[in-house]
Amino acid sequence: MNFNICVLKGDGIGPEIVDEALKALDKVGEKFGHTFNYDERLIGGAAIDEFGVPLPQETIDACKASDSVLLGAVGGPKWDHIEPSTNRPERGLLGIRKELNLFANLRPAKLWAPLADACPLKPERLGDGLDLVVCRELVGDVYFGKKWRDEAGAGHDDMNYSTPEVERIARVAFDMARKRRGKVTSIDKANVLETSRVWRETVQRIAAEYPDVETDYLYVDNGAMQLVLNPSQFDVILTGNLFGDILSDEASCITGSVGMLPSASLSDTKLGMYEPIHGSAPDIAGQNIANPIATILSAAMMLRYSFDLAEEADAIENAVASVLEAGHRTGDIAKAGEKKLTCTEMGDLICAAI
Ligand SMILES: NC(=O)C1=CN([C@@H]2O[C@H](COP(=O)(O)OP(=O)(O)OC[C@H]3O[C@@H](n4cnc5c(N)ncnc54)[C@H](O)[C@@H]3O)[C@@H](O)[C@H]2O)C=CC1
Ligand SMILES: CC(C)CC(=O)C(=O)O
Ligand SMILES: [Mg+2]
Repeated sequence: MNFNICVLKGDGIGPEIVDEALKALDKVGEKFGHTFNYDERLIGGAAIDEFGVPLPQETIDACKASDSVLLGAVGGPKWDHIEPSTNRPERGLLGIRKELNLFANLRPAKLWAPLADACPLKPERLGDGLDLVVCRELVGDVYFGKKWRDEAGAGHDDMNYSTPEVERIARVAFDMARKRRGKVTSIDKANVLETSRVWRETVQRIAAEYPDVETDYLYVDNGAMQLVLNPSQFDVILTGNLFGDILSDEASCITGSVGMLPSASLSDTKLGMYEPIHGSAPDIAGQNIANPIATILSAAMMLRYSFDLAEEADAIENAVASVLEAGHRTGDIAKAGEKKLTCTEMGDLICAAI
């Protein structure tokens, strides 16, 4: 089959890690008889440099015309001086999420068995290990509220959640829990925030439609603590945009590195955007040392969710497992004294294993 993928490499390590994911897709295409066509467009800082805006209309049009989008990461110190915040590279990413109505961000976090020694938690804390999905609402919350500075110079960010916004992401989480271990933990701050009170009331109502799914409610401060104290209690974490952003980075470090976590950003159509959860890592950009696994696994999620190619997605995930099993590591997941592969070498090994 033939698939058209819009490729947004972005900034910093974005181009390096996306190149490895494209190599993996090509390898899958070769093995299973598919053709992946790539339409590369600019977003973030790279788009500001070329077009003066972080999300050019031609990028939006190309994404909408594609079967799916693969994104690296955006941002970096080169653009940090830009005012107001609505013109920064990160607004390009938020903008494309909104344009494509990607309201459901799935961030699976699992500790791969060969990486047990890269996990910072004591083995007794891990219990049955870590295998959860953060189901994060992606186009609402404080990231998309009105932003302004008043005459006194104070900054304001409006935080909003409507009932329909919470309903649709809650259904995604409950449907997913049914296919997994049957548990949803909804994380909010309903003791303080009005948005969270709407969130919790709505989740409670939707939960009643899923009596077969166990539902738990935690305030986000406790949720953050439970994640490191007893991570195996979690199956699906259902949460808002801001809390999901933070909790997923926290979950990632239990797996050894933020460079291990992929994500799928989904709407109610087949057109999704697939991206590692991390940023553009300016501190290591241009050195060919970034871990490409999160992006390669994001490409596997694209095959699974947008193209219904489960066997092909399995081929990538099994290749990652076998490369880790054989002891190959990039710097972020290597032990002291262990050989550190370059980004390209890790990509080559995964392609060979496919
Ligand atoms: N999805 C996106 O495009 C995101 C963009 N950003 C932007 O990225 C820039 C840097 O943000 P930071 O807060 O530093 O977060 P970051 O996720 O880029 O980096 C945090 C730390 O993790 C390391 N890291 C990240 N990805 C890695 C990988 N694949 N392999 C090895 N190490 C990796 C970095 O070297 C750094 O030490 C900022 O401009 C920020 O706004 C941040 C988060 C998400
Ligand atoms: C622009 C940011 C909201 C990106 C980010 O940190 C994320 O989605 O994880
Ligand atoms: Mg983040």
